[in-house]
Order: sequence, then structure tokens, then C-alpha cells
Amino acid sequence: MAVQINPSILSADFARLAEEAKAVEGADWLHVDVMDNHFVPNLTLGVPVVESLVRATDTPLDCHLMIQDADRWAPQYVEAGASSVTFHAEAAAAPVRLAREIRAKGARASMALKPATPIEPYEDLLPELDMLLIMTVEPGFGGQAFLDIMLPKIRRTRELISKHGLELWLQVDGGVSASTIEQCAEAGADVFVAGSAVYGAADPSAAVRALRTQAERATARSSWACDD
Ligand SMILES: O=C(CO)[C@@H](O)[C@H](O)COP(=O)(O)O
Repeated sequence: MAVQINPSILSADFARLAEEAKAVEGADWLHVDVMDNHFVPNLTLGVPVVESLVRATDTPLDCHLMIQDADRWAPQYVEAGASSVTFHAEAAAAPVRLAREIRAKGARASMALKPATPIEPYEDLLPELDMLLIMTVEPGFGGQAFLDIMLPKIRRTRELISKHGLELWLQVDGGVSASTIEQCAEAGADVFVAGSAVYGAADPSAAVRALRTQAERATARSSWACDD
């Protein structure tokens, strides 16, 4: 699978979201951080803003729900026009049912794991998902330092994906930058969320291109990609 770069709008100017979305139109997806001030100690945006963003950009929306009661709310983000919806394993009462509902409504279904949540209990669920998101910071804020202790979890998840022969995308989110993206790619990630590394750059589109080049080179020399 080709490397994908998803700028996170958490680092964008929220008063100019439509322009900020257009500033990264070479990106694969626009990563939309939905936070409820309960699951995480921060508050961002909800369904009405997602509906507006869908109209404002041709880039598909990858909505990352950092909210409680995901079973109730996630389907509404599909109805709002998100092309991929990620719920947290820690916030879903019935993750299999929820993933099936997201897919049945026409979006890609994705599940996220906080840093302290292991992948192993979810091995049997992986075929129900289109993407697995491994958080490489504690969710809630942009601009945090990358947790390199997550690299073994990325490697173990890539091994499980290979073992089961799945077409599952493996996303990383948090502290992904020019300094860390190659480690993530070598460990097995293929979808990269970057907030401050893109929106903090003088030219966000150029930052997306540069991250993509780095990730592609690192993937090409990685053992997991060569084994496929
Ligand atoms: O979900 C989150 C934070 O909870 C991320 O999407 C951040 O927004 C990424 O920002 P950087 O770490 O890349 O600045």
C-alpha cells in the first residue's frame, strides 16, 4: 500500500478552516480531531463543522473521534460525510458492531489505541477494520513529543496484519515529523498523521511532499514492506 500523509487540522487556524483545508490539497486525507473534553481534556469541533468541511474541500475526511460514547456518535460522522471514521477502543462498548455499522453506512471503519492500550486483545477484531490507529502521544493536544516506546507496538501490529493477510492500513498519530516519520515507516506504519509538522511549516503542501518522500524511502528499505 502506498504511503499516505494526513495533515491534522488540530494545528490549523480554526477561524480559517476552509482555507487551511485547501492549503494541503495534495494530502491523501484531512485528519479531523474531534474532542469532547471528557475522553480527552480538550474540546474541538463536532458534526456541524465536519458537514461544512466536507463541502469546503475535495480531500476526504479522516475523522478521529476522541470522545466518549463512540457507539452513539460515530455513525453521525459518517452521515456528516466523513470517508473514514476512527473510534477509540477505550470508548466503544461494542467495537465490532460499531465497525460494521460504520462500514454499512459507507465509510472506512477504524479503531484507535491509546499508548497504554495493547494491540493483542484486539487481534480477532482486525478483519472488521479498514485501519488501526496507534497513538504515539497521549491523545488531546498537538505539538507533543513522539513516544518512541510505541515503536514495538507498531512492529507487533504490522506482524499481526501480515500474519492474517489483511489489507488493514496502519496509522500513527502524534509527534510525527521529519525527525520521527522514518522510524514509524520502518516499524510498519503506512498512514501518517502530522499536525504541527505540516501546519507549522511555512509551506504546508511542501511539508506534506517532504514527509511523503521520507516515508516512501524508509518503507522501501524496511523489512516488512520487502516481505510483502
Ligand atoms: O490526535 C491528535 C492529538 O490528540 C493528533 O492528531 C495531533 O493533532 C497531532 O499533532 P502533532 O503531534 O502532529 O503536532
